[in-house]
Amino acid sequence: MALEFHRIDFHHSRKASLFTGLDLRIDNPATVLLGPNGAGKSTLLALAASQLSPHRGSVDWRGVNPATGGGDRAAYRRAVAWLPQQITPVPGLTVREQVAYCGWLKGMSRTAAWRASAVALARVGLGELADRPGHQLSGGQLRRMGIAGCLAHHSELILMDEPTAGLDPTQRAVFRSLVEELASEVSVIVATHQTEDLAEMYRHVVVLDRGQVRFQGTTEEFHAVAAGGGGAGGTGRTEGTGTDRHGRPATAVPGPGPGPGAGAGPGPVSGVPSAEAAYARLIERET
Ligand SMILES: Nc1ncnc2c1ncn2[C@@H]1O[C@H](COP(=O)(O)OP(=O)(O)OP(=O)(O)O)[C@@H](O)[C@H]1O
Repeated sequence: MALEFHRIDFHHSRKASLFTGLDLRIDNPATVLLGPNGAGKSTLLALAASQLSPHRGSVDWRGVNPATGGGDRAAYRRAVAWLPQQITPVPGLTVREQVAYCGWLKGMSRTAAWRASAVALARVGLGELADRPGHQLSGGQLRRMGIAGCLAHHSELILMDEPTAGLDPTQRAVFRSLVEELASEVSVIVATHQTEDLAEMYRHVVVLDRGQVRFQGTTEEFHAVAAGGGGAGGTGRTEGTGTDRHGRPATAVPGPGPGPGAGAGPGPVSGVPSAEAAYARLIERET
């Protein structure tokens, strides 16, 4: 990968600015995007999926900018797939037809899309349900069908918005192993509130709050925050966590004011630090 946001300004209509000069580079193939309600996760994914356009700044994937024109938008949309929170099956289509339709929409021939749909459905464990009407699928099956649609047209990056919301533990486990497998072939960025499976599923964490990146680093660094490392409420960048391969602080957290993590280095990861605790520290509000 890399997915890059350059100096993004964005606000929803009649709303105050959500992103102002947002710079973010995500170059890990398995990244989770965390943040409280309204932090801007879905909006960031919609910008990344080119469903929304920034008012200023640009987004690119591997150097392709969907706003450039001249075929770049189509190329971008073929490479970057988006799985929104709600997957609504097209009435009257079978599961396989829905998946083939995704491939066709992205420019594949009917024959190629039809063939690819069978492979993709087998990949997500829905081969046996291929002839069933889409509207008969459960919530977890619908999300897997959505992923099959992304795989059918050979996406390079899949953006998933709350893919495990409302799933029971069994379906969550199925989804978890699917994402683990997928991350070896395609890049995935998942926005979620579920932090319990974090370390097993993702290598990289980005925390957003009120349109700002509050943390970016590895899952280990994220857990170090729970174990006493800097982050929440810090007065400046957290020291001592090293830099990423682009030379930026791995936990770049320009904090809102003095807080419990101010000036602290990363604590030792002793026992099993809780992702919930790290998350709570990072989104702690100034009182
Ligand atoms: N279509 C829209 N029109 C107007 N405002 C919107 C729209 N979509 C989102 N917003 C606002 O933008 C802000 C960010 O919303 P967004 O859905 O991106 O956050 P989120 O982090 O995904 O939240 P959640 O975890 O609740 O899904 C919120 O203040 C929200 O009310």
